[in-house]
Amino acid sequence: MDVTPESSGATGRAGAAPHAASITLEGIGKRYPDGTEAVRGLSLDVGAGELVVLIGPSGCGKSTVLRMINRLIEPTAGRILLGDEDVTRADPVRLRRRIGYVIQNVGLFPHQTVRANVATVPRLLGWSRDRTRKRVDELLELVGLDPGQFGQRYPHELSGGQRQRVGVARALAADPVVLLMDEPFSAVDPIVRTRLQEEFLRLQAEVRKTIVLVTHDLDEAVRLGDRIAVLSEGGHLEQYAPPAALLGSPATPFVREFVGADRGIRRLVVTPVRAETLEPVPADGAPDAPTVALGGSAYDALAVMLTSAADRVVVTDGGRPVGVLGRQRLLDLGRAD
Ligand SMILES: Nc1ncnc2c1ncn2[C@@H]1O[C@H](COP(=O)(O)OP(=O)(O)OP(=O)(O)O)[C@@H](O)[C@H]1O
Repeated sequence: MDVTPESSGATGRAGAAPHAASITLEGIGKRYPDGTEAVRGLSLDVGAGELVVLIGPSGCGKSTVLRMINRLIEPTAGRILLGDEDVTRADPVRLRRRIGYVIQNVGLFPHQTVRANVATVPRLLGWSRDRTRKRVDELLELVGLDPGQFGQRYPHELSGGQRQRVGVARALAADPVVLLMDEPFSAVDPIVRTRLQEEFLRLQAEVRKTIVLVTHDLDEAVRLGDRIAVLSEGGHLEQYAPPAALLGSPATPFVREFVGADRGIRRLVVTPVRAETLEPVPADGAPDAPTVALGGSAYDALAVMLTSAADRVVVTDGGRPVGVLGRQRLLDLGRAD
């Protein structure tokens, strides 16, 4: 049976080394038989345990790039490495067992229970019933679904958000070294979406997989990405940078336009309130000013300021006031370099 060393670990064990592999794309390209060059010579490194978001206008080649990584689409140029291993010509079926894949409408098997869906890859890998059952329980709990309550349900008996969680559990089932996600949160309403994104970040902090996620939504990219790759037509890499750097210093006119005029606000979301930006607390302690915690986002500080119609906030660390942040200084944090 095909039980690779990669599939034998358990996700999220306390103290265990993260089980993830870096991805290196070396000049990959895809030319379809009709001559369409969807991707031309893209090179990109994703570190082990890093969450990278691919974003760009419709048709720029995001999904093609993603599907070349698990070889659902065969590249016509370049090389793909997982860790040090060249997988460009590896057996695609075996490769896909090492790579979790989550798509927009989750793609659960409608006539199988939640348990059976999550057990798909362990079953293919020939795991014992007992090991599979334990793993499925562990995964459902990890994504916040009680196995007793949800395990025997069918996909149509779940909400959109619950289905999405089952999709993530299924993708993580055999402890993949890489997780690919194509618009994973776009089929649910905005409120559920924000909650799923938060849950997903908590999950990622625990499992620390190498994740490549495709989205249309810049706010999602900024919220989730360790780095964001902005692509233009033909999979051309316009900029590859952490969210704050991308919003603060767009590298090209294309990126500047893509991130839009409200990038100052978006930048505040990813800028923490730091001690060095503060002014001293005045002698009277500024009793009229609302408080925010040191390390919180500048965006939250702005929201507090606006809702209490204040022009400054007192910043506290462990409840102790450590400085004052005025409105002008706060707005300067959102300004481009
Ligand atoms: N089988 C195919 N044959 C020919 N061209 C294709 C094929 N599949 C995709 N393309 C083209 O390749 C380009 C990239 O498609 P892709 O789906 O990767 O874009 P995308 O950035 O993911 O788009 P979207 O955001 O709209 O999902 C598009 O111009 C598309 O029309």
